[in-house]
Amino acid sequence: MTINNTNNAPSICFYGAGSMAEAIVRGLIHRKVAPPESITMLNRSNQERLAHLESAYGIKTGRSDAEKESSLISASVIVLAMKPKDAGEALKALGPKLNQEQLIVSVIAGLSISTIQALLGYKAPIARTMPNTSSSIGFGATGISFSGEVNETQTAQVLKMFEAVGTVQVIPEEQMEILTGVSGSGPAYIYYMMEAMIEAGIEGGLSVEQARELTVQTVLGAAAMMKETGEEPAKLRKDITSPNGSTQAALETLAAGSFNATVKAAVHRAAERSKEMGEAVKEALL
Ligand SMILES: NC(=O)C1=CN([C@@H]2O[C@H](COP(=O)(O)OP(=O)(O)OC[C@H]3O[C@@H](n4cnc5c(N)ncnc54)[C@H](O)[C@@H]3O)[C@@H](O)[C@H]2O)C=CC1
Ligand SMILES: O=C(O)[C@@H]1CCC=N1
Repeated sequence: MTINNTNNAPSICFYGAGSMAEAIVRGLIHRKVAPPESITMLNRSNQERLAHLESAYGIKTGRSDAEKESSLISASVIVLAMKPKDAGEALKALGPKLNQEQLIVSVIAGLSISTIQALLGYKAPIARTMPNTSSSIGFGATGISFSGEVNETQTAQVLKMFEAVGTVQVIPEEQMEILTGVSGSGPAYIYYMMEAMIEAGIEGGLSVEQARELTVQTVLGAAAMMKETGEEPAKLRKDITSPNGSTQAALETLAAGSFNATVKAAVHRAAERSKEMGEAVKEALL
């Protein structure tokens, strides 16, 4: 189902055309949630990248400063998708050009609703979100917090946008950092582990293709098992672990390397770093 029909679909302007913006746009278009002609993507200067996005997705791009400005002013939804370090200057310049009805959807790690509003210079309706790159294939996991200014129609639009590209959790804003540590950055930890599993498989004599295929299917199967059985991961782990068997030996090796504590520390550090990035924008520009 589209957010609206093609004739009155809200125009969505992605301010920042990097990997996260592309992941969401790809998901929105593949899932037919928003027609390509309702989407505009802007970046700072990389015209080649914009040409690629136009031809890959049929979306519009704003190339000149005048086009960028008119895309931002006319959009009913503006998705802030630049890096935190670039957000301060961009939002300060943007604020005076917008009107109070335009919905701001931020995917920027660490940047709080109050900082975004302070930078824009007015109490804009803000949906602060934290998606992940799996949104591009409809398997995203997104946290969303709404500011008090967001109306019911806008809330429904944002939920529809992100539910179309994966699962959504609406959370209080103070939980956004830990959610970033779990699911925003999370795919990277899984890929890191998969890289190690593939390398070990190759070291042991498997071909690159075999090691890759076996690793991918193992991770996919483990995630699907958890989802479909509803079992706790500890129970599923124990089902695999024969007394004194190979799995036990492997898990002991992981425990000796403080696997559990290291993963938890990584999640908490990501959360802390997210907060630090938001604070840095606030301190530098407010
Ligand atoms: N990559 C990921 O897995 C996730 C990223 N995020 C958030 O998404 C945001 C973007 O991250 P990525 O897509 O990875 O970064 P990226 O570096 O791939 O893309 C950033 C884009 O912003 C553009 N940009 C920067 N300043 C600009 C300006 N003044 N005007 C117009 N465009 C400007 C750049 O040209 C680039 O297209 C970050 O704030 C990050 O915290 C959130 C969740 C997951
Ligand atoms: O690394 C980052 O800062 C962003 C936020 C979550 C995933 N990538």
